[in-house]
Amino acid sequence: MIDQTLLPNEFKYIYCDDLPSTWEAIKSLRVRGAPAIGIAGALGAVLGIWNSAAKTYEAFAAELKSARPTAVNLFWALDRISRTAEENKVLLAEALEIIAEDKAMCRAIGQHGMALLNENDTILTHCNAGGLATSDYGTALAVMFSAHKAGKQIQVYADETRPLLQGARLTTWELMQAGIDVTLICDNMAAQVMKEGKIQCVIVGADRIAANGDTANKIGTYNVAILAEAHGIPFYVAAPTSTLDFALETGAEIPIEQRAAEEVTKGFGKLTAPEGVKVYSPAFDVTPAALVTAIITEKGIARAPYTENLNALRDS
Ligand SMILES: CSC[C@H]1O[C@H](OP(=O)(O)O)[C@H](O)[C@@H]1O
Repeated sequence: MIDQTLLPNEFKYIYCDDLPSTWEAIKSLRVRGAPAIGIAGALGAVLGIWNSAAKTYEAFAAELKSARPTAVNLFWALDRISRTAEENKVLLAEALEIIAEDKAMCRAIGQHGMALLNENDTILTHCNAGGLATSDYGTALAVMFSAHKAGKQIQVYADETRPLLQGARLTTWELMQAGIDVTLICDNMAAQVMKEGKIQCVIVGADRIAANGDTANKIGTYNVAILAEAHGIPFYVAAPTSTLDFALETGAEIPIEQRAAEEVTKGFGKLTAPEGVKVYSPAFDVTPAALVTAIITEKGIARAPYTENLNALRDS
């Protein structure tokens, strides 16, 4: 897998040949993004079984599930491999099927979502929901890639997305590779660019979407959603139906990962706050469904009321 902690300065593959190295890669965001985490988890479980008959599959799954709590994809992917093991089917084939399904879902999201974009639209996005966060092609960025490939003139403003700078490091890199006009801004500039009329819509990814449409995504997404509403700008979430968690009625139940203080006080090795300062660092926030204009999935676009429309989409 690509070690995303090194981008954009270095493009390097790392080879996780056992469960512990896969766990570490997920925990340290060498691989990150809900779909990509699910894929890594599934492959990690397969590696665990290949390398050690000593443990039960459940032990492997439990260990990998402990890496990060928010992205629902990690959990359903591991449960899916678990069912495959119980049915004595080929585990690697199932993991590869998950990848193939994700590739198709990303492209379908792109096709559905591009219809929401007009010529010369400028899109603001937060964090990275690109090919790096999925099997390839992305979710929020899939909409931009598809529109660009279809010849639509679009521009993108990318929030840097503190503290780990997925926007600055990854989203700008992916969009520039694709030849898409992208402008990097600090997270605290989003209100100003909206006020200046530069933004026609917001498109973000998701890590877990509750049955009512409440959406967990990278910290700062909720800020952007409030700003979008205040400026009358549509706020779109792009996610595969595999990110929907119908077991949760609302977003209040979504577990929010807390991350280490050093990611805030010593980001990328430079101390920018006094040693020992108290830090609160939730890695995600939950945007209420009321602030979500539409949810773009591989099966189509859902609008409020989300509970019934997301259910209908899932079952379609
Ligand atoms: C296509 S899911 C991408 C999603 O994952 C990111 O979180 P992280 O970088 O911590 O894995 C962020 O919430 C993105 O929107």
